[in-house]
Amino acid sequence: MKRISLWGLIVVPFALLAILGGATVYILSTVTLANVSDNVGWHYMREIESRVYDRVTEFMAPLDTVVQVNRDAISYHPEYLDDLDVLAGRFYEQAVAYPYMTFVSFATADGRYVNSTRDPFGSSHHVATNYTRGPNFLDAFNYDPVDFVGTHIESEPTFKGYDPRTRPFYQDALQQDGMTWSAIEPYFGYESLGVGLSAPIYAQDGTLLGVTATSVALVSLDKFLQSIELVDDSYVFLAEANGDLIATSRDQALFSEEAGAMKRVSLSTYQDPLFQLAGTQLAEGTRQIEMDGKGYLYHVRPVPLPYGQTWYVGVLIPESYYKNILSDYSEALMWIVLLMFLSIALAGSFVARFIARPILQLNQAATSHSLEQIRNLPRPFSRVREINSLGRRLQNMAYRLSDAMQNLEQKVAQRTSDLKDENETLMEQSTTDELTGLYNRRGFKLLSEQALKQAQDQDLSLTMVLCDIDHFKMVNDSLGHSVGDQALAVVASVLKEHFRSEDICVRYGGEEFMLIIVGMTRGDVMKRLNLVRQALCDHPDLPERRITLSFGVTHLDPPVDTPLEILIQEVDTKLYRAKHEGRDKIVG
Ligand SMILES: Nc1nc2c(ncn2[C@@H]2O[C@H](COP(=O)(O)OP(=O)(O)OP(=O)(O)O)[C@@H](O)[C@H]2O)c(=O)[nH]1
Repeated sequence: MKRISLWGLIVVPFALLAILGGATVYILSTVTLANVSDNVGWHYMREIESRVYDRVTEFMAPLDTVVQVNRDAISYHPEYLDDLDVLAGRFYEQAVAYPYMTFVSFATADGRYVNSTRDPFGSSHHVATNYTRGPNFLDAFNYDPVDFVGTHIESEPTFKGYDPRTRPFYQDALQQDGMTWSAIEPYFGYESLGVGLSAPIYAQDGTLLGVTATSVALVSLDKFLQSIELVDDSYVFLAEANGDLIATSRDQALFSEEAGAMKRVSLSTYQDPLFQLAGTQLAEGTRQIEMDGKGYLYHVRPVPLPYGQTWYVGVLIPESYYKNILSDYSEALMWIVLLMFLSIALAGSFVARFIARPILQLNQAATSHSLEQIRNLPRPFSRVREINSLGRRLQNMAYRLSDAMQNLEQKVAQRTSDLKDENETLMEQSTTDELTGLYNRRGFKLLSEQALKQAQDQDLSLTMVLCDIDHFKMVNDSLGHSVGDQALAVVASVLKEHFRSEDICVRYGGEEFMLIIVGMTRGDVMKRLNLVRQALCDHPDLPERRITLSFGVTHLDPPVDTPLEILIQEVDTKLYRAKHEGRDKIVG
């Protein structure tokens, strides 16, 4: 199984998490922001456009209703024409309910005229003008709901020879023979455009009774568009299909007088080139347009009115508006991502600090194989309980192991020392003859080679002496074996006494002794051997029988290239000669 390092286990997931998190946020944000940037502008325009759309629809709806109601009422009740004051009261009620409906009127087929007029700018006085006195005669009266017709308005001009049937609303309605929109025009001397809807009225038998018309000043639509709070450099307008403006968010005149004739302001003739550009693309939909290097989002929505009339709402917003929103989002997002990375890094460093670092320290101490290092680990190891406990246990183990090792070392040292002593004893025992305390044959083997080598290396003389107790069998036989043993011990001690401590004295066989002497003259050796012979003669521990020795001596100075076997053979031969020549002799 593949092993994973702790560092890898911590760093890799956190690094992956950071990369994954960052990438996810980045991708999501890019996609989201791209959508946001597209949608923010679009939604903003839609909201503005919807408000205008609703307002226009709501504003225009009563015209159709009022015209229809009046048409149907008069059609079913032609007797109303007998007393136009009744209609004046009816029109007044209709106009009161709808402040912007400034004219509700009716012209009879025989040229009489009645209307209810209201100041479209909301002046407190409203005027009901009735031209009920007869055809071709206009007369104005203040309307009084109680008396229907109030006092005569002296300030209003009276027009003789006025025939309402010559007016466009009358003529157009008859020509169309149905609901007819008037052209949008300056409104009866007011600083406003106005529009009207008229319809011919027939009695149930098909007789033409007259034409009813209802018109409205469009100033309130213009004011409504100007009242909308738009972001900088944004515009909204209401226009006819031909580009003639009905209302705009700009406080500017929508018509002018040129050479005595009223002239409408159109998108194509507007002083702002942006409006001119918008006028060239007055079709339903959303598009991006550019003016003087500045981008705009441009949205157009048709507002369908009854009887084939269509107006258009146009909204223009600068790209900088939603790009700014986008940059705000981006900045917020950047902070979120940064915060996320910081959080991950913080979490990683906490894990590393509280988990990884102490574990790595413990691991390092453990792998160092140094109990000292484990013992010296700082306490507490970690704030994490389990890791701290692990560290304490490891340290306690190190202490115990340390003690155990110390004991073990002491025991091993003691045991080694004992073994050495035992070894030395064994060696001594194995190389020493028990009876005499001299070296035995094994000791001889070990030491003789060393002595020969020493002499050869140091260019010293080497003397080998082999001696044998004469007629020793007889000693044993006559005096007993224990006396024989005693004699052997005496000979050994005498030999030792007369030679130096570094000289090698060996019990070579039953009653045979060997001496190896390095660095001593032949004369000195002989002298000492003779003293040995003398000492044995006079020895107090051997009273009952005189002990003599026969000697074979070889002296080499130095013993160059002479093998030990040859030397042994030589002294053996010489000893043999000493025995045959009568014993108690030195043959050298
Ligand atoms: N008491 C005793 N006697 C031993 C010991 N080792 C060998 N002997 C005896 O030494 C004697 C040696 O006898 P031999 O080899 O015949 O030689 P010898 O009697 O000394 O005669 P020569 O050497 O020819 O002078 C034997 O009787 C052995 O039993 C020992 O450790 N103690």
